[in-house]
Amino acid sequence: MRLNGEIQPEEERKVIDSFNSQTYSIGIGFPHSQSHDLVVGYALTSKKKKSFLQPKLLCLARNKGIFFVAIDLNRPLSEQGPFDVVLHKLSGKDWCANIENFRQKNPEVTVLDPPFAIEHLHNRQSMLQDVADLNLSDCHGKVGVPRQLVIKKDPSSIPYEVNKAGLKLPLVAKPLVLDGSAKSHELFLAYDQFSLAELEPPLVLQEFVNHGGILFKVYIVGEIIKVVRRFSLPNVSKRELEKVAGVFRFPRVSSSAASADDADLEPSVAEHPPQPLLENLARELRHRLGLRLFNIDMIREHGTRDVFYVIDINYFPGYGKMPDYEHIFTDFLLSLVQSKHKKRPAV
Ligand SMILES: Nc1ncnc2c1ncn2[C@@H]1O[C@H](COP(=O)(O)OP(=O)(O)OP(=O)(O)O)[C@@H](O)[C@H]1O
Ligand SMILES: O=P(O)(O)O[C@H]1[C@H](OP(=O)(O)O)[C@@H](OP(=O)(O)O)[C@@H](O)[C@@H](O)[C@@H]1OP(=O)(O)O
Ligand SMILES: [Mg+2]
Ligand SMILES: [Mg+2]
Repeated sequence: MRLNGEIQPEEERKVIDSFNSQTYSIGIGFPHSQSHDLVVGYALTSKKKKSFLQPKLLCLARNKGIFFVAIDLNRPLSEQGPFDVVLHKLSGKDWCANIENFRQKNPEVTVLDPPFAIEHLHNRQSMLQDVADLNLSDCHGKVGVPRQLVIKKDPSSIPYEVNKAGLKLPLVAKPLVLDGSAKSHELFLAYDQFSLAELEPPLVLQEFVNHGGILFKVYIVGEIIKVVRRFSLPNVSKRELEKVAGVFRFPRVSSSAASADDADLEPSVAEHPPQPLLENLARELRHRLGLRLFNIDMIREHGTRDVFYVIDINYFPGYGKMPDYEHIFTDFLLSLVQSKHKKRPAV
């Protein structure tokens, strides 16, 4: 049943879309004229628009006075807006230079996030460096990164390099550079080091850590942390390692993995990482990476209670899959402006 005057989510999307196109075609009715409104310009891929700008987010945002406006990539950024916040996830050097230039010329606009900080996550070696430097170990547990080796060129040198570095099998091979393509998410599990010579560098070879087939996705939105469980690759037993040889290809393990939040799991595997540990880790990474929107893939070493590894960090991940994301995200956007007002000197 539909209540009188109730806006249906699909209609809301149309309203916002038509609002967006009007803003650009005739340039009137820009919500910024109402001082309490918040205008968020966005530059996102169509895949991201679909998963992030869901009707439930748009509806709630509108009720809170937040308007999402599409950035027109064919027009100079300086001619668009005014924006309070810019959200972006697009690849390419031109876009990076463009948004960095805009950021420097418009310090009053909150650009989420600085392109050079995002760039740091586009390489699987630099991505985990801050976690490795942290060496986080407190009374709530220990967080590290799996031992890894970067192979830049010659694949025939892999068996020698793996031996020299003393890496233990099995190894996960991941493309070194992330460019948003499906290929950069392709992953290989190698049971012997000789088969790795078949792969195409540049690669990161990472020790596979048995973790009971469950992964924790730790979503960060500013100060907020939300953890979900996902199914992951199963443990590899010593017996299996002795019997099996070769490399096995997994096209896209992480994003295709089902949620394990409601699965009936062994408590020692299912238990979330301790909250104080996550808070420490998130706080440190927010500062060191200079990012506010990212997620961390974390696994617990099987057979331990409190030994964790960070295996991946993603910028502006699939928040649409985070429970309650519409409330968390809109509150976050509002908090950005509130903190800006607080910082403004009194006149
Ligand atoms: N060192 C490891 N030990 C055990 N399992 C691993 C390891 N590295 C990766 N995995 C498994 O492979 C999956 C994909 O790896 P990873 O998260 O690094 O790739 P990705 O393509 O960046 O994923 P995403 O879609 O999250 O960006 C992980 O979610 C996990 O299930
Ligand atoms: O596809 P989804 O919306 O789920 O988001 C995924 C996101 O894809 P998109 O930004 O192109 O949308 C990926 O980004 P790229 O590395 O490919 O740039 C990466 O961040 C994944 O980890 C996200 O999945 P999650 O980790 O949250 O499950
Ligand atoms: Mg991942
Ligand atoms: Mg990733």
